[in-house]
Amino acid sequence: MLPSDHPSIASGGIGVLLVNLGTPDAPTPAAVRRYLAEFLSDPRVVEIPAIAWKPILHGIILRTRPAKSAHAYAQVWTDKGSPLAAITAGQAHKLQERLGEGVTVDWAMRYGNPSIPSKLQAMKDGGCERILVAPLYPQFSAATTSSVMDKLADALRAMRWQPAVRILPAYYDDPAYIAALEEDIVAQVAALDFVPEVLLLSYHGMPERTLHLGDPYHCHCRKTSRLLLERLEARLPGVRVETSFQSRFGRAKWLEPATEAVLAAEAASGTRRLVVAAPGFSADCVETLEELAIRGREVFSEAGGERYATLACLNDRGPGMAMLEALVRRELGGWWS
Ligand SMILES: C=CC1=C(C)c2cc3[nH]c(cc4nc(cc5[nH]c(cc1n2)c(C)c5CCC(=O)O)C(CCC(=O)O)=C4C)c(C)c3C=C
Ligand SMILES: [Fe+2]
Ligand SMILES: [Fe+2]
Repeated sequence: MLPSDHPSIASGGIGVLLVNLGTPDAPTPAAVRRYLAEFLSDPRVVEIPAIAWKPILHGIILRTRPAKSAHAYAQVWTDKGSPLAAITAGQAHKLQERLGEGVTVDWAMRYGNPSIPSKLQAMKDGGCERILVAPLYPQFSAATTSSVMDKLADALRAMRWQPAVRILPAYYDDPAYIAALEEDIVAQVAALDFVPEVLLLSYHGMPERTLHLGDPYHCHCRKTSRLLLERLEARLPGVRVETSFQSRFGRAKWLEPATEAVLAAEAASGTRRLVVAAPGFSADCVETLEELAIRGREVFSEAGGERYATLACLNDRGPGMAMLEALVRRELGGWWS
């Protein structure tokens, strides 16, 4: 039977495009410079008028940061390339296996490669007339989710015969997401060789100003933490759960408390055993593997902490994939079942 004759499959192919932030092509200053130039030129990411920002970006940031960041990337690089790209590719591959024929699953990056326009065109050329774009950001923010929408709109603007498009909404409070985090965190904590006193939930930071401008990101993070805390109270009795924001960039005030400050303050006030999870990251990346796992450990132990561990993100393991499958199947409703 042709797909178009099948009662549960709409005419034309269906595509699912997973999108994450992006990453350099290599852990070298030149590749990191190219990546940062694109990333930090996005007005959704740095909300400073271009006339003021461009001289700072090109005169200072792109002269100094690439070497420093390349060093961080080099410490976490894998034989499959950047962790973020390798894990996102794994997620697409496993989602394809879970959904089976009838849906084409692929992945793209907002900055760098593979780009959103190239993958959108490839899906269209491959016969997909309906495409679900899934930004893998559980918490909505203009710097991430809206930026994916901007890039998608740019790509569609350049197409004559456009596919129909749906977007996966932010899923910060979705029961499937909270359940996946609960299961994954409990299993990873049980496998540690120590019992933590504190579980720190560290989210990527944002300039505090964006909260006052109406960005829901901060509230979404807080709600994820609250829902998770409600579940973890029974599963990890006696473990205190705290929330913080990492990866501060630039001189402006960012969301607080800062992860580094919390790690130092916890150790200074007597916490000896601490574990960090990063529920806002769908995949491990330089921010979790270098900033949390390497530098975070140094901060905690230098302030007197004794046992420290970072938990893996949901990545492409069972609980995270079951969640992605559930969210995507729900969003495809009516197109495919
Ligand atoms: C103005 C600066 C930045 C804002 C705002 C910002 C928001 C933001 N970022 C993520 C997720 C990721 N960020 C990653 C790396 C990264 N982020 C910034 C700056 C801002 N992020 C920089 C300069 C970098 C590059 C690394 C560095 O030089 O420190 C990554 C990892 C990418 C990788 O290749 O591994 C992720 C993921 C979110 C979710 C967010 C706002 C909510
Ligand atoms: Fe970032
Ligand atoms: Fe960082």
